[in-house]
Amino acid sequence: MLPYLIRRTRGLMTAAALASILSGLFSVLLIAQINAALTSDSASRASAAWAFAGIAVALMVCRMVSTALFERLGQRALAELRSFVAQCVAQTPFAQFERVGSARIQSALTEHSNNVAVLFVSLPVILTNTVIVVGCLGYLAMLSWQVFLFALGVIGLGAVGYHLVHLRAIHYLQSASSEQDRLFGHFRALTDGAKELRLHQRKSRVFMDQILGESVEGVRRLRTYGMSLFVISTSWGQFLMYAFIGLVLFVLAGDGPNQTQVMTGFALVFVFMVTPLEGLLINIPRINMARVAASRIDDITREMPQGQERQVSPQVPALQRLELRDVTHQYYHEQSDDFFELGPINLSFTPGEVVFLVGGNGSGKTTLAKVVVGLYPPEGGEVLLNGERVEADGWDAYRQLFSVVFSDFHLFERLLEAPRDGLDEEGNRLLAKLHLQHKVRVENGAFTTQALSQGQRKRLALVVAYLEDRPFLVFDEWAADQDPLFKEVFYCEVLPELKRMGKAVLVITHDDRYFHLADRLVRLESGKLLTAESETAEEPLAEPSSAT
Ligand SMILES: Nc1ncnc2c1ncn2[C@@H]1O[C@H](COP(=O)(O)OP(=O)(O)OP(=O)(O)O)[C@@H](O)[C@H]1O
Repeated sequence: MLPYLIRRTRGLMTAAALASILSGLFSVLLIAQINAALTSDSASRASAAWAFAGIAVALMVCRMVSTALFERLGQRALAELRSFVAQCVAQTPFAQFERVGSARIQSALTEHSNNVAVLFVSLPVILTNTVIVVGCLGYLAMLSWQVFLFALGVIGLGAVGYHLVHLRAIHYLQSASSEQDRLFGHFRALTDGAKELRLHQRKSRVFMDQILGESVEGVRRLRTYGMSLFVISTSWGQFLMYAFIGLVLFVLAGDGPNQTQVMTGFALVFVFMVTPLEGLLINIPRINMARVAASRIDDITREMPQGQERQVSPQVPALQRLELRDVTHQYYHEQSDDFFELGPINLSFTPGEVVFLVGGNGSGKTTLAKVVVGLYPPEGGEVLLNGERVEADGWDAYRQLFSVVFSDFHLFERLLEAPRDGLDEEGNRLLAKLHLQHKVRVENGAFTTQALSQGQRKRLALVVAYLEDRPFLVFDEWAADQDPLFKEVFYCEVLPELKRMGKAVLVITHDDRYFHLADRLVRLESGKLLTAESETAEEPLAEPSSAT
């Protein structure tokens, strides 16, 4: 992920890095200039003052440029990351999306992305300070090469300790990130379950204390361990620094010629180096935080293969006949280590035919609907569209045949169908037909409100399905939330109208009062079709299609 981001922002990154390096170099020049001024004679003071002023202005400009550019980079990286993850989510096969889970995706889009973006705010500090520390060491080498070698030894020792502690710290930070993914799931339960939590005090207490509370605490504890280890290694680095200063000043600095300038130089450089070194030690952990966050995003996006599903403008064939042959789909349940197996299913659909899919709870009706509409391409068997097998690269086009109102449907704020003339009028006509014209209107391609009852919102979803005008419609227990009057409207007016329009319709229902209205009734039990397309309705809707 990090290399990808760096590649995407290469130009800006190079400019920002250059400005940071220059600002580090000017800082070192400034300190050398100060040291020279302290020991210079009055004749050369005027030229030294001009040089000092020039360097100070250049330093200010470079700092401003590097910080501004890196800030821009940070925002750009955040935007790139969010778009990248969102693209992966949009393009991954639905079954894969379900496996990854929305909590981890939310976590990647928010916290992990933010942590990666913070890296870009830390980078100028790290780069500038690295140049200052290296430059100061170089200046020390010019003053005394023995001290320089000694400094390298101390830095090596510090680096080994620092690295060992860091490995442990990263382990904690990674565990904290995994726990945080779970925490996002609990946050979702906190908002989605707002009603249930308010109604049940004990449930609320257990959830808040034991589930959400422990997860919050887990993230806090693991992050604190990780960050404390960083603090320990930072302090170790600082201690080595002061030990080094002490040794140089009191042990290594002998009595030689030019000793005053050497000693002043050391004192000045050391004091000057402390702040950049601290900045370095404080900001390096942020790189690790960003690395951990980037690797989490990598894990999540790797589980969501991209670009395999979506075609830019798929060729959607006209629907003449759709057939499922020996189709199977399996869910694996990790906790109970067992499977739910749908199929083998043999089933066919033709335009102008209304098929009812019935069966007990958990019998696999919704799963079968998802297979029919191509959200789960079959694991076994095949789907034939107009007699031709749908191949791996054909599923995106295939899915464009369907409009579905799932029982857990989602209504987008805007009507996202291709904008067309008269969309508002058509929408408002349909709203009137579904008796919603006094509650909501379609204006500028959007519903004026969604603050409606569940049954009314489902009617909006039906309006959307009508507007999509696709050849195959699927309703997953659409009528379950409707009052008797609207059940009647749905089964006796809407479905016959769709049939007259030549749509193929699959209706998942428990409304046995209306079973006789289906052209065909298909019954599922424990994932198996009980009636292989045989249970024909006694009194079909109208113009019964020939049995398939
Ligand atoms: N995303 C999923 N991951 C794993 N198992 C699942 C998933 N969705 C459904 N199942 C399992 O598949 C089986 C069939 O579920 P499905 O939702 O298809 O039944 P259904 O007939 O539509 O039930 P209902 O009438 O209650 O809506 C159930 O046992 C369920 O546990």
